[in-house]
Amino acid sequence: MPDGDPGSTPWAGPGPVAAGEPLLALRGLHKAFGETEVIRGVDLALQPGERHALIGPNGAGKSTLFHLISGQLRPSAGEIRFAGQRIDGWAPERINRAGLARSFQITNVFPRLTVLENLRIAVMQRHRVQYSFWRRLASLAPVRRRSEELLERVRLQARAGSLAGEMSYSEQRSLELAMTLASEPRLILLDEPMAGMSREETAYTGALIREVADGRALLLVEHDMDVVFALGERVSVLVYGQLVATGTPEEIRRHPGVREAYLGEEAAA
Ligand SMILES: Nc1ncnc2c1ncn2[C@@H]1O[C@H](COP(=O)(O)OP(=O)(O)OP(=O)(O)O)[C@@H](O)[C@H]1O
Repeated sequence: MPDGDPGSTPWAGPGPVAAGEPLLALRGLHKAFGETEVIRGVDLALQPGERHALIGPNGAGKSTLFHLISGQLRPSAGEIRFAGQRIDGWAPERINRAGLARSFQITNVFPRLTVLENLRIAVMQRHRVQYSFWRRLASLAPVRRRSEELLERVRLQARAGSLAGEMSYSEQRSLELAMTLASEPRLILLDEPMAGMSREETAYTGALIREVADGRALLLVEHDMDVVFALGERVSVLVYGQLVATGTPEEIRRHPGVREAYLGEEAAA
């Protein structure tokens, strides 16, 4: 049975973060695959509500870092703290329940279900409702209310009855974002949210991400520098498994090492 009213149940992970404490803290993080060290001593702290962008050349280790934070991979050394608790070694589902959600492009979307059905499943998963209860519980007012609220949040009301798989890529991305929000995360990890989008879709999705992430922390990997500098309040640069700089977009633009190693003369101009 659902553990409470999904329409009003607040986030239910570890307790509140103490004043001044980071929401996410990586300390001395390492990851090796056999002999190859891919993450080589990363320290990073994210404050509650902070939007942080992670950039770096191909193969720098950005995806590996995301896998470590979300629990898909275990670090070889170092620690990961979320809301004051050590989460390295936890299963991905446990990390998700603690309030850390990772958005996987559109792979969580069920293409043969409608938009509203997708959202109902996401809301019910959050509240541990068994799939076998689905039909009966789908009509429950709190689940419906919460699903409709999420639908509005990503402006897909007009698409409620559309099959998810028949929508445009950016609409599916919006749906996926709403499904991520169903777990009321305090930190959202977004992996290349604008990949495969047109300029217009990128602008629309950027504004949507900014809006729905309000009050939550965001860690985003993105190759589009316009998006990085527009969305990130702070930016970190990962090169060969090490952070070579962390700062405001302005500081990162001016940073000589970053200009040389990554941005190139054009972006630095
Ligand atoms: N499971 C694995 N086993 C062995 N090597 C791996 C594994 N996963 C990643 N790597 C290696 O780790 C390095 C970093 O990969 P990763 O995908 O984290 O980089 P990235 O910064 O996300 O790159 P991109 O921007 O191209 O997505 C690469 O050299 C990759 O080949």
